Amino acid sequence: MADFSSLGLSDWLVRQCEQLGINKPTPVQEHCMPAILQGRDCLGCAKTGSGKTAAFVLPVLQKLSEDPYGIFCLVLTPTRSLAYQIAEQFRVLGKPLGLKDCIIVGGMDMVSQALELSNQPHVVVATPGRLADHIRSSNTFSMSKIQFLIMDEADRLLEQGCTDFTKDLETIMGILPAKRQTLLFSATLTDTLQELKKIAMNQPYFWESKTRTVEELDQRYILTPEKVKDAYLVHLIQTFTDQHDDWSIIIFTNTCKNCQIITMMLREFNFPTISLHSMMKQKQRFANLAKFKASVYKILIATDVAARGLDIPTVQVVINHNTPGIPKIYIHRVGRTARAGRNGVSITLVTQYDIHLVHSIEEQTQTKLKEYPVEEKEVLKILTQVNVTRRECEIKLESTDFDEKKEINKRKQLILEGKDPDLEAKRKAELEKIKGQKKLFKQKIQESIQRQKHGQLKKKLMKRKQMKKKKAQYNNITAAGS
Ligand SMILES: Nc1ncnc2c1ncn2[C@@H]1O[C@H](COP(=O)(O)OP(=O)(O)OP(=O)(O)O)[C@@H](O)[C@H]1O
Repeated sequence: MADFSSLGLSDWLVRQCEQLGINKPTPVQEHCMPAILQGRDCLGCAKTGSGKTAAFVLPVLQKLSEDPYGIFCLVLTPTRSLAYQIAEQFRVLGKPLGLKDCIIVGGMDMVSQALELSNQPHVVVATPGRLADHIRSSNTFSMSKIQFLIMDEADRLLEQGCTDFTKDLETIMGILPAKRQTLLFSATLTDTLQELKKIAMNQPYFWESKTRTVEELDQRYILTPEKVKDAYLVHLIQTFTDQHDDWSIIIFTNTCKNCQIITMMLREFNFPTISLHSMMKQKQRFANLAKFKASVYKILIATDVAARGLDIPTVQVVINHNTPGIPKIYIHRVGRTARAGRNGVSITLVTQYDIHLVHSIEEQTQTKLKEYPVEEKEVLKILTQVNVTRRECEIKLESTDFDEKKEINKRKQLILEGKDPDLEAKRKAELEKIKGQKKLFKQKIQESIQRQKHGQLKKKLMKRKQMKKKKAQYNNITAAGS
């Protein structure tokens, strides 16, 4: 197996890695780093927790040390917490260089960010929305000479999901030089490969790991009716916390509201629980994440804002409270455990309506999920108590302004996207009306087709009856004649 020196990494960087316990390159590092050092574009698709960050940070630092200037490298990433995590890796590995980095994410003060940008940091780590805002509103910095553009979780950046980065990416690409190295990384690149190749055009080196999830991850499921889900959840957490002192658990939920309710419910059962979702203020999100990382709280309830990239070594268990509808999301969620060669377990709560989702997850990951054994009797014992507690939490949450806040957040988001919230609401209502009318129209057509079919069938049957009658009469006549 290669070592970092034989991949072309300078001694100072090899020493820096050793100090952090990074002694041998992982496969993605072994394959991608030489190509990057040779000046090629690179697309790296490797399993979660396999060291993709260092695979791009190390060669960038090496090149930067040969010709240091600012702004040398731009890293784009879909979430704010990931931006902080990546910047930290640059800072720690690049310490001997006196590296100047700058984090540009939403929810933080724009003026101080603008000042930092104008100070020509070596590396800028940003979420697209906020960086595009800076580009549109100021001319105090230039990215026309960057050497490296890196897109971490590149497939997410190109996806048109709930946060669509397309316009912001166009703005950013508009100020970047054509002559640059472009490095794209994710655990799930293949769906967007063609689009990505349009961004990384400089003879891109493509490397993909054979499997999607790591061997060290024990992937399990529990088949449960929707109403028993929470009882299973409480039972699982009780068992894990009884058995292990030093374990942390991440529970993924489908909505911010559900995330909040489950957090409240688990607290009622005295579990040290904290939440992370997009309706929380940025400072609160960072504070909660820091408390979870420091093991002040052992259980993190999160929406998919935490599904990608977060690197928290103590996480031993990931529980999917809902079965993700998209296998890609499953891969990133369960990848929060079993990182860097450690073991971990993921448990997905599956209702009878989600079985087809499990099949597509199994197809994508080429892994068969195994059933997680649970003492059903124990779960049924706590079922009523858990469901009553949940209902109480729901009522408590309804008495707060959670839904109102959600509405306000939605309006804020629309304003930030340059849209008029009232006009959007009107447009949405009109669309709904049209959809309703279309549905009704379709229904009516179908009814009329049914009626027609019914009528035709009736006619056919009548005709057949008449023919039968005539035939019988004819038979009678011919029988009488003979
Ligand atoms: N060569 C190495 N040897 C040991 N540990 C490593 C090595 N390279 C990186 N690591 C560590 O592995 C952990 C996971 O790395 P990283 O966060 O870069 O994973 P990733 O592949 O980007 O995962 P994800 O797809 O979830 O974002 C980090 O804590 C990192 O310090």
